[in-house]
Amino acid sequence: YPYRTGAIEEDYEVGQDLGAGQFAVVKRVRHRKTGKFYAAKYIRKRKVKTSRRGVPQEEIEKEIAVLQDLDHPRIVKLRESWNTANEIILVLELVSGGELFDYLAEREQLTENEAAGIIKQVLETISYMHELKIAHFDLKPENVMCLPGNVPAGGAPKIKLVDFGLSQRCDLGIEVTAMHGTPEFVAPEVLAFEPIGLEADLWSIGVITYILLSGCSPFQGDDKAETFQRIAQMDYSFDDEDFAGVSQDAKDFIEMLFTRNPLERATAKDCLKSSWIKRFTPEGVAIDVEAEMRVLR
Ligand SMILES: Cc1ccnnc1
Repeated sequence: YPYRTGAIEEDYEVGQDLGAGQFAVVKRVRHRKTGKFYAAKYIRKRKVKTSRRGVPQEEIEKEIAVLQDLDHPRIVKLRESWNTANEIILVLELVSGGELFDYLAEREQLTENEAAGIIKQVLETISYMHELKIAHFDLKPENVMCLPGNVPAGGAPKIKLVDFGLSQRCDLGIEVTAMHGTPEFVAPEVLAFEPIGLEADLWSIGVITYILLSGCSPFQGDDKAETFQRIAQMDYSFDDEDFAGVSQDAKDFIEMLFTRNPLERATAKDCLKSSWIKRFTPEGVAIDVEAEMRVLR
């Protein structure tokens, strides 16, 4: 793979941290010649097979290969990669509006129109990836970045997917790997070590939708083990308080995704045809305060 070698500082001015994961740090960098900003993802290389630190080089190269195969407006583009002594650095398109995770934190929960606007973009992106038989396998609010710029009242921010570190090609339709997604978002078939495939992404989208609408995580337990147990048992509910005012359409949409059997679970294309997604309006909904007040009385 044609890595750049030498010091990235030769070509880029290294700025502030944008985020950090288990074995990666993302920093904002500025290309000296053009003045353009990018996101540099520094991934620690695993030197020794038995070590637990860092990522094996061939796994990093899988992420690079997937990013090179993908060309979509809602997926961050890879500009180049550097190979240094301890790290591989991916120079990625910069998405500077922050994580969806933080967008949600500021708002506690979103209106249905905002949530549907975000989920619709995620579904369009995943639908494109699934046509190429590529699964993301780590969908969560931290991996959905918002573009800067004002959001039309009641509408949704434009988003891009980042972090393809766990993504896999699933040509055979099944890919049995002892995978490590993020507990809260992992599909039951992953926990049962059953063959996993593209459908696992749709389960995760169900979890994200549940969180956007209620501000609560459907399967989260006090620890990893409890979370896994609740997922395996499909132990979730739409708490009246958390889901006050949330439409039946929205709950039906989530239930379509929380289907235990991956082969019966809705696909991204099915979801895009659902009434909950179809009624999303980009310009937001003019809120009839009087009508809202009648509901709350
Ligand atoms: C964190 C991040 C990753 C990729 N692009 N922008 C920001």
